[in-house]
Amino acid sequence: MSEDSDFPIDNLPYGVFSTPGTGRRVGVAIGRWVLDLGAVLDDPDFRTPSLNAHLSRGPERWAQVRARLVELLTDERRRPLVEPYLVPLDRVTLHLPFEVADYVDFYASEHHAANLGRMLRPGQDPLPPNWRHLPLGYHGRAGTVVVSGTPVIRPCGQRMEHGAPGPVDGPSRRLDVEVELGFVVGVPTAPGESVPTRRFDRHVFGVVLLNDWSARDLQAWEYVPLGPFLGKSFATSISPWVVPMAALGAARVPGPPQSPEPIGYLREEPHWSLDITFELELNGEVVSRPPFAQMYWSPAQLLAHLTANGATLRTGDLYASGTVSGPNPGEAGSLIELTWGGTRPLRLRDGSSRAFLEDGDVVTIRASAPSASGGRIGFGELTGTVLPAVSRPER
Ligand SMILES: O=C(O)/C=C/C(=O)CC(=O)CC(=O)O
Ligand SMILES: [Ca+2]
Ligand SMILES: [Mg+2]
Repeated sequence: MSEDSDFPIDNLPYGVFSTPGTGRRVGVAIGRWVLDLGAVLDDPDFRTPSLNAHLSRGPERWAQVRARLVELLTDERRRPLVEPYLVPLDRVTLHLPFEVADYVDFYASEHHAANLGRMLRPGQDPLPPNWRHLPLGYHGRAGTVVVSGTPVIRPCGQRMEHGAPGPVDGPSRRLDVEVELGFVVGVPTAPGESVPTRRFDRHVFGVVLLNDWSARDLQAWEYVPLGPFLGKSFATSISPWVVPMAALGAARVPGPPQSPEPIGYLREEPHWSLDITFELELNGEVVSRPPFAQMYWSPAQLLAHLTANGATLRTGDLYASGTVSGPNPGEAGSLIELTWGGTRPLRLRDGSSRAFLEDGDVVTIRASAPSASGGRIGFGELTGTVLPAVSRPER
């Protein structure tokens, strides 16, 4: 039922869906269908319009439900029980899969950090002196995390043009994307508690594709010394399907060497990463293939750092890896890198060229990873169309 799909039986990603005239509920994707968990399982956690109830239950329950779903979907004798609750994917509307509590964005790719350093801080070391000692990050805006398909309105704000006497206000002229992986936290922590790297699996339920839309002109003018603010807070898009960590066992690979050895709470044995390859598409054309495996800081190190000061985790917390950029040409996860600050525009097949995004542009991110049975699983699609700026009323 699931050949040639992003969603074979090894995947079983969770989402929230509705059909015309029915309320939102939780489902899992299998092949070209969504299994309506609210109907097929006798469990109120799935008759809710978000995944949060299930997220909060923890790894034993997550594993039980997954095992039950595999049984329901593979045992021929269960067919009559399951078939009435398989809804064709092309007939459902997919919604934001969980209520986003807090949203944090890291900066874990050495190649991305060094590229941005070279462009934004010429004459200095590409990496700041703290970069190899702790995973840098910033708190983003949870309330503007939107699901795939939601259009993104070009942001307005201040920019400072080179040599100009002062800043101007208006629509961003350097609207960009950032290809990232987002981690979805299930189990909360108590005040003062921190999560050691080895306890990552007790807290993180799964992953989503994430696009951290970024207005580079607003960002360049506002970000010193407090970091990203309005240049990124207008929208962050995530995919509708949360791929469970349980589906990514075969994707675990050794992480890249780290030097110097990280400080105590950031050590992990083994240092691991995920063999996920992304595709960034602009108006239907693949312009980059960023590889996740070489991210310097691992998913578990990011979580250990996020909680190292004793700040609590909440169910629905979302933390992102930071832009995924590999070392080779064609592996960068942002246009600012792919076009080197807009100086080398991309030539598209339709004859047009792009330094940054234009109104009407459609950005799509996909990804795949090895699966338990030797095939591949996908993450579905994360897409968004750029709409023109909304003009600001005069004061
Ligand atoms: O190098 C900088 O000043 C800023 C880089 C970013 O755009 C920050 C960010 O969102 C982190 C990331 O995605 O890796
Ligand atoms: Ca980012
Ligand atoms: Mg953003």
